[in-house]
This record gives sequence, C-alpha cells and structure tokens, in this order.
Amino acid sequence: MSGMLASVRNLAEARIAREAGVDIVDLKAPERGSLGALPAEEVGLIVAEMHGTVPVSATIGDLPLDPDPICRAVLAMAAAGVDYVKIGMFRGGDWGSTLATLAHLAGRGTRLIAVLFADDLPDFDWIVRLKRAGFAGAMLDTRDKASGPLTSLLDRPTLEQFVGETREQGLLCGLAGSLRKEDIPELLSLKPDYLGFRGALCHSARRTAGLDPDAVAAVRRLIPPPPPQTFSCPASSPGTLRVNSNPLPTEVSQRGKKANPLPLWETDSQ
Ligand SMILES: O=C[C@H](O)COP(=O)(O)O
Repeated sequence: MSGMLASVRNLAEARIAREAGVDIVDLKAPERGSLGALPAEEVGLIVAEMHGTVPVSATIGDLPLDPDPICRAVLAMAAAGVDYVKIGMFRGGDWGSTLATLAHLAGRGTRLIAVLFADDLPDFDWIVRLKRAGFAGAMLDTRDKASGPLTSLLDRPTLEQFVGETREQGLLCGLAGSLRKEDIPELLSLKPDYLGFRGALCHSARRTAGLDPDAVAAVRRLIPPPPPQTFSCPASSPGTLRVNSNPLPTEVSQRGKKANPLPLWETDSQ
C-alpha cells in the first residue's frame, strides 16, 4: 500500500491537501528550488494547525552538503515541529561528514529523509549509509524540474532497485519527480511507501502555480487510500457503546479526525 505525499507552500494549500485526504503534507517553496524551504516560523504555524490530523514533512532548501548549514537548517525545521525533515543530497559537498553530523540528530529522535536526485544518477550504495546514520527514509526525486518525469529519467529496473534496497534497509521509501497521473499505476506496482507530487497538483500542472483542489482529488483517486485504521476503545472509554449492559466496543476510524503521527502506510511495510 502506497501513500500520497503532497508538497504545499502555505497554510491555505496545506488545508486543501488535508481536505483531499493526502497521507503526508510536505512543506516546500517550489519557487525557491527543487527543495526550496519555507521560513521555519511559517512552518511552525502550519504544523500547529495540522498537528494530530496529518503527518507533516518539510524541506530545508537547496543547500550544499556542508555539515554546519545543513544541521542548522534541520534543527530549525525539527524545532518547528514537523514529523520528518527532508534533506537534498546535492552533488559535491561533503556527504560523509554531513551524514556523520546528522547521525547525532537522528540519534536524538529527529526523523530524517534523504532526497536523492534521479537526474544526478545517484549511487544507491549510499542507502546503506543512510540507514547506518539513522535516517528514517530515502526518496528519489528530480533536481532539475525541466528534466522531465522520474519515469523518463530512470528505467523500471533501476526504480525497482531503489525501492528494493531502501525497503531492505527498513527505510521509508518515496518516489517523486514531476510525476504525472499516467505514471501512477506503474509506480504503484513497485510498492514504494509513498508517491510525492507537486506539479501534478497545481493549476496547469505548473509547480509554481497554486494547488488546484480538483487536481489533488484526481491524483488521490488514483492512489487508493489505506483502509481506515480501526481500534477497539477500552471498555471504560467514552467510545464504548453499551447495549443491554453488554460492552460493545465502537470501531472508530481515525482517518480525517486524528491521524497517527506517522504515516498510515509506515506500519504496512514493516
Ligand atoms: O516531494 C515531492 C515533490 O514536491 C515533487 O514535486 P514535483 O512533482 O513538482 O516534481
């Protein structure tokens, strides 16, 4: 079961995405780059409203892999309260030292997602190093948004390899990069944990245009949401229905009311 990640750039868009039932709201400023960041203060305000209803991730911006600025940016986003911080693994820079420094943050509970760029032909050997550094997941995306969809940059065996190796390491696995509606069926068959979108959700499919609620709904329809999570209320809780004095636990759907702070699909793949 794969979930739907929607990248949004402000509170109004976050509300549209949540209303459409997306599985993770991803905060990003598309006009500032492939992983453009929103100001941490704004992220905090959005998180405050989304909290407990849908998991939230945020990007830290298109930063070179230099430990100091990366860690500062990650700390700022983590302090803003997001569930996941997404870090672009841009070419050049010092990957080794950056991962070593981030490992300390991961060890203190910050959930990190590495974004590898398909157009840079990433070395999947890094996946195991991400796991060792304590990352929560890895995502494949495109850096140059003019380079076409992920599916035209990498062939199916390569995408399968990414999904397979990421999941083998027990990491959350995401696929994104100018994905179009027609890419969805094939990518779902690879069983990533989530598929990520921005352009396809916007007016005229332009990622810097505003979110189009109809486009969000259309993509959501193509990615079947996970079945509602159900749980039995403890007999003493207010959710317990009593019929003829016999306790009858009420099945309560959490979806759209109070979401698990982790994506619903995370438990499915473990
Ligand atoms: O994380 C997912 C992305 O925001 C994908 O954006 P895109 O569909 O414009 O490439």
